[in-house]
Amino acid sequence: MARIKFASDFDKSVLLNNFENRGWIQVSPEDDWNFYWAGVHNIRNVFSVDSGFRLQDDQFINHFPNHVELTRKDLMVKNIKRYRKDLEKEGNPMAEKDETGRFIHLDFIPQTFMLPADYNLFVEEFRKNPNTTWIMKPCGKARGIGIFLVNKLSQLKKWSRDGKGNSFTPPSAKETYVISKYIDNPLLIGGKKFDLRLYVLVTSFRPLKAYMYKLGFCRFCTVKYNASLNELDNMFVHLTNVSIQKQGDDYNAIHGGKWTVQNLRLFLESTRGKEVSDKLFDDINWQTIHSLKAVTGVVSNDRHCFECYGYDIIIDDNLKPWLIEVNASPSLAATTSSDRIMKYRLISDVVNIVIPPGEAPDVRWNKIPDKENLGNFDLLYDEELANADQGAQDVRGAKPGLPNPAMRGGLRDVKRGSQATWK
Ligand SMILES: Nc1ncnc2c1ncn2[C@@H]1O[C@H](COP(=O)(O)OP(=O)(O)OP(=O)(O)O)[C@@H](O)[C@H]1O
Repeated sequence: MARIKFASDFDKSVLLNNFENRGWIQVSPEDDWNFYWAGVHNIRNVFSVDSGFRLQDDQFINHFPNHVELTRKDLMVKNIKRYRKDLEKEGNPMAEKDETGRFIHLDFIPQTFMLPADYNLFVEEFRKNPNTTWIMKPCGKARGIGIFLVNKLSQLKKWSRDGKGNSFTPPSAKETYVISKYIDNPLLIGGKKFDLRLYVLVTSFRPLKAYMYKLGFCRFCTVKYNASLNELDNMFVHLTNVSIQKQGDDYNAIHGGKWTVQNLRLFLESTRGKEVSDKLFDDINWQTIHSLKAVTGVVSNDRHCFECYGYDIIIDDNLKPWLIEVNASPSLAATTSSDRIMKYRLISDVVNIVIPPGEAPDVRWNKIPDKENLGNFDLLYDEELANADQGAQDVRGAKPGLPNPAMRGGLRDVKRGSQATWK
């Protein structure tokens, strides 16, 4: 077999060492590569009609062409809102609402408006609950840049005047913001706020096939949480981004303010019980699947692509998880040595799933490895298996599309089905 040629837009050791240790040789992105770990900015060039580039059967790349449908803050919200509406229209029980008009099962993103487009709708909502705090986030930025909290309309008006002229028009993509209800009752550990970073590998959107990584982690704020209005501007209290927390005096470079997901699980099992902890992680799996289903119709399902997303989740003090954001290019920088080991294994496990074991990349490979090649990934969702399972339920007389049987409960049914095929 000819040696595999890889290209990378990143000079990160967790990537380069991984590929070199496999005996692959590095080439430039302009050359004839088999495997390209591209930055999101380059993906457009690879797939643009003008580039005249046609990917071959032995070429793989780490982004879907229009991943932004999931990974840009405003588009993710738009797609999830549309998905819920579509389910509601078709009378799907998953779209059931409570007496206040809230989705019972699909209420997993904080209420969000686009600015400037939805400004009037936002004002209407704000006036209904004037004591609520909201978080403003620029759509085209990351690492906490440009984020601020507001609890008065005057702050928004000031922001609009200072930065954007004297009205909410005309928007350019770069100046678009989302404003989301601030989760002001986060679950605290040791008095500190944290969020979860989970990795989700998608190898196909149609049919949907996704894997959840077991080695996610929690990112803690360095200072204790304080919901008082005096602290509204203190980003060390409110934003869990490592890039922000690193700048604080209390940042600990040894553990990097991080806990593994297993630690969180153990903590919850001992403080709240196993059932509660299992339910939380089942809920996270469930909302992850629905966030992906919300974009299956809009993402171009190119066979040469896979994508390893970074999911950011906040858990509130009722142990309800909220999906905050999906990152297309989760950081591969290592802040601690255990971080480096984990990220190295992550990349290795991704490669083992997307490339047939011991062979060259091949788009005809169905990306269903043996169980031993899943590494630290668990199958999260396989649409074909779920449909087969749903069929079985229909035969048993269950209502099609009922909220949870095949999915809530940690996909136990779906997994059972898939394990059968791993044998
Ligand atoms: N609705 C919310 N309620 C509470 N906290 C929030 C909310 N939205 C965001 N945050 C906090 O702000 C941080 C930054 O938000 P977000 O991840 O959306 O922005 P970002 O700048 O794109 O960050 P990233 O670098 O992860 O892409 C989150 O990690 C979280 O701690």
